[in-house]
Amino acid sequence: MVKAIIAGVAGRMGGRILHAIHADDGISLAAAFERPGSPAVGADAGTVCGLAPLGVTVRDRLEDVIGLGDVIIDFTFHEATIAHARLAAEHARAMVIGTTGLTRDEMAELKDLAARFPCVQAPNMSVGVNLLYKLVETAARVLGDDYDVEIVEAHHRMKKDAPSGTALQLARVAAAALDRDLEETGVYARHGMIGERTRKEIGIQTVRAGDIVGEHTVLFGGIGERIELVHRASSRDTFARGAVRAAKWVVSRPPGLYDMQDVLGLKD
Ligand SMILES: NC(=O)C1=CN([C@@H]2O[C@H](COP(=O)(O)OP(=O)(O)OC[C@H]3O[C@@H](n4cnc5c(N)ncnc54)[C@H](OP(=O)(O)O)[C@@H]3O)[C@@H](O)[C@H]2O)C=CC1
Ligand SMILES: O=C(O)C1=N[C@H](C(=O)O)C[C@H](O)C1
Repeated sequence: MVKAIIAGVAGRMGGRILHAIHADDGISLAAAFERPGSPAVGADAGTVCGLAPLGVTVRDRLEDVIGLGDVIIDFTFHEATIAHARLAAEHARAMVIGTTGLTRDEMAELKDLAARFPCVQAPNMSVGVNLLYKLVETAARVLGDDYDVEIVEAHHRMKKDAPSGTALQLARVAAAALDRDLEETGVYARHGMIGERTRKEIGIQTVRAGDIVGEHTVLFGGIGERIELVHRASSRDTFARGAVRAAKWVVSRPPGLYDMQDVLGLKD
C-alpha cells in the first residue's frame, strides 16, 4: 500500500485528491498539511474535505510529516512547491507535482533537485489532455506552416497563473512539431493597430470566468477550413485520479524528472 502525503489539502485540488485516495485500495493517506495560518490546520483531513473523520490531523509543515509517507502530492503554489521539492530531495522522497506557474529558475532548480528523488511533474494529469498533446503534434506536422495556430484556454476566476500550464505545454508541442522557437513566436496578447498576423506566430489567449474547471482549444486555421481540437474538463476528479495514478507509479522509479506521458506510457 502506497502512503501519500497531501500538500494543500484544503485547496480545490487537495480535496479532490483526498477523495481519489479514499476511493482507491492501493493508496492511503499518511499525512496532510496546509499553509501555516490556514484555518484547516489542526482539523481532521477527512472533515476538511467533506469525508468522515480519518484520524489524520492537518499539519502546517512538510518537515514534520515527511517521514510518514512514500510520496508527496503537491498542488499548491509555485513558491511552496519548490520549497517542498527541496525537502523531498533532502529526504529522497517521491513527489507528484501538479502546481503550474513555476518560474524558469524554479523549473531549472527542480530539474537539478530531481537527480535525488523520483518526481512526476505535469501541468495536466488528465488522460484526455495527454492524448491531446499527441493529436496536436500530429495535426501540426500534417498541416505545417500553411495553417495558423491559436490556443485558447478558459478557467475559473480564482486561477492565479496565466496562461495555464496546459496551454503553454500545448504551445510547446505545436512549436516543436513546426520547428519553431516559442520564445520568438508566442503571442500572448493583441490590442490596437497591430497589423496583419505574422505567418509563424502561435497565439495563446486566456479567458477567466466563473467556475470553469478547465478548457483548452487548439485551432489550426487555413484558407477555406479550420480544425479545432478541444478538451473540456467538467470535474477536477479527472486531474485527481491522474495524480493518484502518478503517485502509485512514481514510488518505484529511480530518481529523475518524469511527466504524465511517462506515467501513461505515451512516450515514443
Ligand atoms: N496538473 C494538473 O492536472 C492540475 C494543476 N492544477 C494546479 O494546481 C495548483 C493548485 O490549484 P487549486 O487547487 O485550484 O488551488 P487552491 O488555491 O484551491 O489550492 C492550493 C492550496 O495550497 C495551499 N498552500 C499554499 N501554500 C502552501 C504551503 N506553503 N504549504 C501547504 N499548502 C499551501 C493553499 O492555501 P491558501 O489558500 O491558504 O493559500 C490552498 O489550500 C495550481 O497551480 C493549478 O494551476 C490544478 C488543477 C489540475
Ligand atoms: O488552475 C486550474 O484549475 C487548472 N490548472 C492547470 C493548468 O494551469 O494547466 C490544469 C487544469 O486545466 C486546471
